[in-house]
Amino acid sequence: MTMLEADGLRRHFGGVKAVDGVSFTVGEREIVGVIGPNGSGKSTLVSLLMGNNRASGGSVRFAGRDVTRVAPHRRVHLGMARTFQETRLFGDVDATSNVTLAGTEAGRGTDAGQLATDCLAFVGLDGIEGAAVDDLTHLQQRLLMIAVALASRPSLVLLDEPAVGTAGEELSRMIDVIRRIPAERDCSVLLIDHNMRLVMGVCERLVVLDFGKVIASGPPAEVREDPRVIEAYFGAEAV
Ligand SMILES: Nc1ncnc2c1ncn2[C@@H]1O[C@H](COP(=O)(O)OP(=O)(O)OP(=O)(O)O)[C@@H](O)[C@H]1O
Repeated sequence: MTMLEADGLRRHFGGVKAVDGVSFTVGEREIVGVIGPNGSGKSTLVSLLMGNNRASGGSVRFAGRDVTRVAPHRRVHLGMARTFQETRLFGDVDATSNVTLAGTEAGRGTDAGQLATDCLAFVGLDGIEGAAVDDLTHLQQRLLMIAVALASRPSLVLLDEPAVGTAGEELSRMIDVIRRIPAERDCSVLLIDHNMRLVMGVCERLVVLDFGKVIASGPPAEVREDPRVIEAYFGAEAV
């Protein structure tokens, strides 16, 4: 089954065509990456897919249903979730409360406590359940945001630059967690990131944006060799 389908999606800000006729799909339990240079429209695309921003045209289908005009919280109830580029957590309460709140808000209240324990263990944060968020390391906060997104038991999660600010061993931990999401959480992943090690390490397919348009898509090894992608990233002289 196709979990997510963007069809001719557009968002214009005055004369700026931030997202300009973007179409792609994400299959069941698939990990698809969206990459592109700064300002190519990645964050705007995530906002359109999740309903945080209104499309100027085109449509979004989730699990066969047209959700283009559906409010973000309703999309969460239907099984979509997202993380944000910047850290968005309740800093003055503990890690467990952050995850429990997300589960409760999504209508998973009956077993939100158990679900929180389970989600924290999934991202490798068991043992820090009672720690205040402000006392966590940067990596722990990034992993906690994924646990929060998974607390609504989504069947599709949009990860907006989840590994920002991580490298080396920390990045390896993040890669391991994202790779395990489809099989262990029965959930598809749309991963938006600049980090080539991350997207090459986890994605089955890539969609490349430039100036709001899809300029290439396919398996990572193919996309990496595509002259249009090399030009978009490194300039015409690099091709
Ligand atoms: N609210 C807005 N009003 C006007 N222009 C906007 C708005 N949001 C985004 N843009 C413009 O749309 C284009 C795409 O921006 P967007 O943030 O989606 O790109 P991005 O690929 O996520 O960039 P980055 O990698 O730097 O996060 C840019 O030219 C940006 O300046």
